Amino acid sequence: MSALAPFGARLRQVMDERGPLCVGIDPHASLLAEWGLNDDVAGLERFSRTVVEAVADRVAVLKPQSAFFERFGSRGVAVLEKSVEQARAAGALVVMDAKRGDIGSTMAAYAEAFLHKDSPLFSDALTVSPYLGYGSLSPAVALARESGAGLFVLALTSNPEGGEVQHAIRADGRDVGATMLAHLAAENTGEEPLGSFGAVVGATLGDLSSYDLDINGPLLAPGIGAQGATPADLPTVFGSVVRNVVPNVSRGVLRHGPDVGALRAAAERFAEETRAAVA
Ligand SMILES: O=C(O)c1cc(=O)[nH]c(=O)n1[C@@H]1O[C@H](COP(=O)(O)O)[C@@H](O)[C@H]1O
Repeated sequence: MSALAPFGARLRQVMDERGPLCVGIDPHASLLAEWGLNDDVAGLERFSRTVVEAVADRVAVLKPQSAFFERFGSRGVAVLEKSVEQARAAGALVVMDAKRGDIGSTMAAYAEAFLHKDSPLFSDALTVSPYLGYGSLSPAVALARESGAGLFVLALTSNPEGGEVQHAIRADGRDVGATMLAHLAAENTGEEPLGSFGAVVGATLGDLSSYDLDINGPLLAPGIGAQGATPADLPTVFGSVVRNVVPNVSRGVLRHGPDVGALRAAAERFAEETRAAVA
């Protein structure tokens, strides 16, 4: 594989060309059933291939949720590998949603699995959890830089339980979520047009003006659709950095399958609404 330009630069370009939408590939058992598919590897393969076929040539980012593939063991992971390859071949960037986080030396192995350019699961970016300490992520930061990949670090997550950790106040008076944002801002210093080290910040969180979201990096914003947020909420939540937001919709699009045209139309509606909201 030839050397890739930095993830942040590649992301900015595809967002400018296609709009910022990220569609999640989340093959819930309930969605397989709604699509008339069996809850088995063949159903998983069909689901994932259909989503890729419907949207990978038109949205900026696809985000497969690894758990739904791991559920089927090695054959599910093989489907995941294929989906990543097909989505990238169609011009979408792939954010692998595996939310990895471990002590430094083991984190290095997770980084090899998803961010080494020769790995079968190589993805343009990976979601990671910093809750073993931000510094535990440093092997992933280093390998991402080397490979032209990126990270999305869980900072202020969309789920209501997240606050008990992320809003905890540290000795310096800042909360934990703000501290993660500050680490990312440092990582992205001087990068143009956009750094490669992003934060996950839920679109469900309302006014976040007390946080400095200006990390010179992308902000992955899940929560639109099934979790209740809408594209119109984005300017309120993200204020002046709304142009750096990558809004994710999973079930809100996926529930329109299995018809390719209906999936595509749903994604295009969200794409249009998000493009308008961030303009
Ligand atoms: O990292 C994520 O992607 C993520 C972080 C977060 O704070 N909240 C969140 O919902 N997600 C993921 O985003 C997707 C949201 O799916 P829907 O609620 O179906 O749109 C799921 O794959 C979640 O695992």
